[in-house]
Amino acid sequence: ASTWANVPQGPPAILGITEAFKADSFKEKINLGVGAYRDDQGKPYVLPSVRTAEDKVVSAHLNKEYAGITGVPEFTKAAAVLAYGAGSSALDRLVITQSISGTGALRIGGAFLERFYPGAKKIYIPNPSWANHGAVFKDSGLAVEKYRYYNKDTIGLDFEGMVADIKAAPKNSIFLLHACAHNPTGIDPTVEQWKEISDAVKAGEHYAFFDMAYQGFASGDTDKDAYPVRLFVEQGHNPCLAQSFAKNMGLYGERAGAFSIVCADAEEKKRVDSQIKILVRPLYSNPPVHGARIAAEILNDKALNKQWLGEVKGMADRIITMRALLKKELEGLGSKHDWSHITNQIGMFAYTGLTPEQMDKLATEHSVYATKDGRISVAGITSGNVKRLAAAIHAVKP
Ligand SMILES: Cc1ncc(COP(=O)(O)O)c(CN[C@](O)(C(=O)O)[C@@H](O)C(=O)O)c1O
Repeated sequence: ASTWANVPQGPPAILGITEAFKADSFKEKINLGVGAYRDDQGKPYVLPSVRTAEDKVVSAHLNKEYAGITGVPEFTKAAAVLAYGAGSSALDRLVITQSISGTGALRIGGAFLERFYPGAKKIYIPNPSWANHGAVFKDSGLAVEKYRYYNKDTIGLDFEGMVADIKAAPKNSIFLLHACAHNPTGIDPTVEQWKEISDAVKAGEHYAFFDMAYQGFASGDTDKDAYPVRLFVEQGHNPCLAQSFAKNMGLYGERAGAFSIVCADAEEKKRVDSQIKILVRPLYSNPPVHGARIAAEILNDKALNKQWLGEVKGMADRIITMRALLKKELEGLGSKHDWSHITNQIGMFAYTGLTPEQMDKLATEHSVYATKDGRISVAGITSGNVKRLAAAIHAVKP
């Protein structure tokens, strides 16, 4: 028999939506599947600050030598300040390594926890969570369990359920927390709720693993979006963090990210840093430099940083405007449903509350494509397609 005769056929990945979208010849078709920003013409957006930074990097004629195992230091140092804040007590006891974007950061974190976490090699992720979280942690060798997060009746946060599950978990459990712009629901805890979540995590002596894939992209303010991470550090947790620059810098394909661990002190940092290097070296040895150099330019140059923050806010604002427009159009069509969750939610995604059957109808009868869980990427909505989208949603959910 052939070598791979035993390899089974796997299910199509999320990108199945994009295939169906591409196969549709209807010229007004709408793709609300993949989580990538689009401008009001529905086109991918390369931030002008990224273009400028890239021109500076290219004209510097740098060499193409290997980066160190933990990547471009100008990038990781600045990424740490962006996440934890310039005055954070975490900065001088922080281990940070560049990663293959956010996914790579989550994977390094999963692998490190599997190798060294003193408690159960199990991670609790929200229900629902990013479609890839389960696989990243399972492939890291961790058991994956869920904590309550979404209340489908209110299309809101199941805060009571979440806190109850945190309190009920065995001591020293690992909890994955979305720092902002929860994927897929777009529902984030309030500041007050984050304080109670921190208390519950502390009461259980649990370990917090933050995934921050949308810093700045959620509210338009990078400090505001990092609030939960900074609160946890202030409250005495020593969390770890996966950062992605895919969305907030539009560096999707450049794969710029970082993984960091807040340690107890400088001595612990030395030991942990040495083991992070030992873990990363056989994984991919060292990371790609181009995206990190662009991000470093933006984060370290005052003027570019200011321009970038304006552009991130611009993306966040367009998303917020499209949310309001979609809700207004639905109400204008006489929809009797309460669509306030569309404007209450934040970040790239809106959790519509539509059923898989209704999502199927959106695709087959209205050429509107999105994942079956009812998640739509608000970035795919434009002032040109919002009316048709509202009509399609109203048709499948009168
Ligand atoms: C919560 C979360 N964490 C991490 C990542 C990884 O991001 P990257 O490795 O590119 O830095 C994503 C991206 N998720 C998507 O936007 C999405 O849900 O559509 C999409 O890019 C994806 O890969 O699925 C995410 O939504």
